[in-house]
Amino acid sequence: MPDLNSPQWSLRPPSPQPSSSPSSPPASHSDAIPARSSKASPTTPPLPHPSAVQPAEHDDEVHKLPPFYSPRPIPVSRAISELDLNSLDSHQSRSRIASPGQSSRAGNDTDSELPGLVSPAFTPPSTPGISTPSSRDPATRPAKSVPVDSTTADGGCGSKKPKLLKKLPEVNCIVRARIPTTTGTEMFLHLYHNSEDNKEHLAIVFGDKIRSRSLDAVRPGETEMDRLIRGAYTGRLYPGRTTSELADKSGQRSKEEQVVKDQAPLVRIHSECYTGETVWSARCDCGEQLDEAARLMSLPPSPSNPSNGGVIIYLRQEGRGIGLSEKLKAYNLQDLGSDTVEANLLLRHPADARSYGLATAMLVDLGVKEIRLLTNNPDKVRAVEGPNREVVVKERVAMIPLAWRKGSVGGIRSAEVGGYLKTKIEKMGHMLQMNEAG
Ligand SMILES: Nc1nc2c(ncn2[C@@H]2O[C@H](COP(=O)(O)OP(=O)(O)OP(=O)(O)O)[C@@H](O)[C@H]2O)c(=O)[nH]1
Repeated sequence: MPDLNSPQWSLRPPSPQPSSSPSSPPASHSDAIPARSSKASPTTPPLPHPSAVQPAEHDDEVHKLPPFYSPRPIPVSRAISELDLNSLDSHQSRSRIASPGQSSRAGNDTDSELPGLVSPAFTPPSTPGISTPSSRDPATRPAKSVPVDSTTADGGCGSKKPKLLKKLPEVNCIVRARIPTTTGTEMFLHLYHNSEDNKEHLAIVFGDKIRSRSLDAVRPGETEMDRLIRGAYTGRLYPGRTTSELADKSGQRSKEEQVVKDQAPLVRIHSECYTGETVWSARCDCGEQLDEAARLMSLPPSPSNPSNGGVIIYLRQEGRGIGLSEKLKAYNLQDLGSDTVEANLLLRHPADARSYGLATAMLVDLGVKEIRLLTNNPDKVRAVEGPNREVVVKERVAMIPLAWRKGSVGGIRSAEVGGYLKTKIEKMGHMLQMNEAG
């Protein structure tokens, strides 16, 4: 059994191997989302002087740059001094890259001393009920859900209007395989093709109750071995198995379907982040969020966590949809003094170029109608429901950074991640308050 009690719980193997990670960057970043191409070309106009940025191009953005905007001359690491980071212990690990066997997402730090206290200047918005319940061991507690009703203005998911496609894209699960993980937990990796782009989006399914309709559908002319090879089988594979369905198929199916119907599973919609998930970046909390979602979905069932298992929809939306090359430029702008939103706008991208129709379509294909969504992002809550509420978010489960939780020794601790989270709260409407008490 996995040691889920460890606060250092991570799906990451001791020696990271970027080339084999599912988060390796796609060959192309030609997102189907309405962002301009991230590929450099001879016709690409030069980066405008900051004063020439036209925020009106992105009318739907939360934040608009004033016409006189220029990147602040203050190093971004200064922003940390404005934050409530009194839970940080600057004497913890100082290495950016963890030593072998240690989670690289736990206890990261910067070379500079982190300030111990907070400026009263920053008072983040609070969302009632998003604190994680107290427990002696923060790593074993399930996250607390907040009821959501997206049909009302004050339904617990912010007031922003998401971009919704008129019609859901078509998705097709091409192959599924069992993946035993380094924690001992197993998951089934589902690889999807779709009608919107040519990227391989993924569904990481924990537990054996959730099945893909498109994967299970019989394909013309296929043999039983074809079905076994593409993962369209029930139960488990073993040497010598020749049929894709188990003998007691009918009873098992109806029981599985009943469980899915009765209990809204945990769902995380996760956007690819090569830097945070593969090369140990402490600029963002993406890797930690991926690990935490997997940890919660691996917890055994309990009264407070009735639907064990769950789904991580892993979308190839690197850099909030602008692609890795543009995100790296944005990081350079951030080192020059911009925050994560300003940097995107200076590069003539929206602050957030993502849409979530693919996630909705994949959840529909997996037969998941009602969900408990792990997110702080109000856009995701509304957008994943789709144009006709094909999926309904029953509850939202906040993703509290591990470093902010009382009693936690893990989590990402850096000046950069502090500034990044502050900007997401202040400018992107994230439903999170600094220094969540555990
Ligand atoms: N452009 C840009 N993208 C970033 C930056 N930092 C992280 N990202 C990307 O932001 C995305 C992270 O999004 P999610 O993990 O889905 O998180 P979220 O939208 O903030 O919402 P949550 O569900 O609350 O986590 C990934 O695609 C990262 O690559 C940055 O500074 N600039």
